[in-house]
Amino acid sequence: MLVTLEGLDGSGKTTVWEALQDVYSDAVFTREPTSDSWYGEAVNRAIGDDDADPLATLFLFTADHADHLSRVVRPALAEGNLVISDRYSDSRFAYQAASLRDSDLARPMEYIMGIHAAFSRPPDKTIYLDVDPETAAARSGATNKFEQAAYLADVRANYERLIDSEPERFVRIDATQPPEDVLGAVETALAEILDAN
Ligand SMILES: Nc1ncnc2c1ncn2[C@@H]1O[C@H](COP(=O)(O)OP(=O)(O)OP(=O)(O)O)[C@@H](O)[C@H]1O
Ligand SMILES: Cc1cn([C@H]2C[C@H](O)[C@@H](COP(=O)(O)O)O2)c(=O)[nH]c1=O
Repeated sequence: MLVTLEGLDGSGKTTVWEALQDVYSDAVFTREPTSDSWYGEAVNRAIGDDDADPLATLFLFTADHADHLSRVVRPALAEGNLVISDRYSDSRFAYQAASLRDSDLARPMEYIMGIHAAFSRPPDKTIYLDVDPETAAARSGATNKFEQAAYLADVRANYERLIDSEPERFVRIDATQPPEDVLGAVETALAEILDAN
């Protein structure tokens, strides 16, 4: 089973993802962008480059996803493991659709989803850590172009579209709560998800 953690920068995904590793010690914990491949390194260069072309950036993230799928996610699922990924395809649908909002693409999110449909493996469940853009930007330190409140407001609107279109896949958690309460809510949600499968 593939469970993903999604949300704005600073929503607390990585804090939760690290804490879950103590509870689900048999699961495979992974993340996007990947941190152990040259594809991930290329993505991180694009994140740090204010002038990086948004369409080229989409394809770098998507290349990293393809490598992540073939090297980590599909083999782990084939062996029957629970896979928990800190960010996954919804990050592309939310972030790159916001970056490409004013591009020549008529419907950026649909375009990005179409690229993924040809080869990706959708998550079974997605835990969405919901936080307002101002809190997200403040927590993340607003150190790069993605961590700005105005941009994150567009990203959040895109996440809302995704949740509206697939409400059964998403579990929304109020991520403005203290960290221990967020973790407790995620653990409860994950236990229910696993019980139902
Ligand atoms: N519930 C919370 N309340 C207050 N601060 C929090 C909470 N969760 C995490 N933080 C703090 O916010 C910062 C960002 O947390 P974290 O790295 O887990 O977020 P993230 O969603 O993984 O961000 P990014 O996507 O940018 O990597 C850290 O300093 C962390 O300690
Ligand atoms: C996977 C993915 C990520 N991003 C953005 C979101 C963050 O601002 C950075 C890095 O992610 P991290 O969780 O802070 O390490 O990249 C994106 O725009 N598109 C994606 O597909």
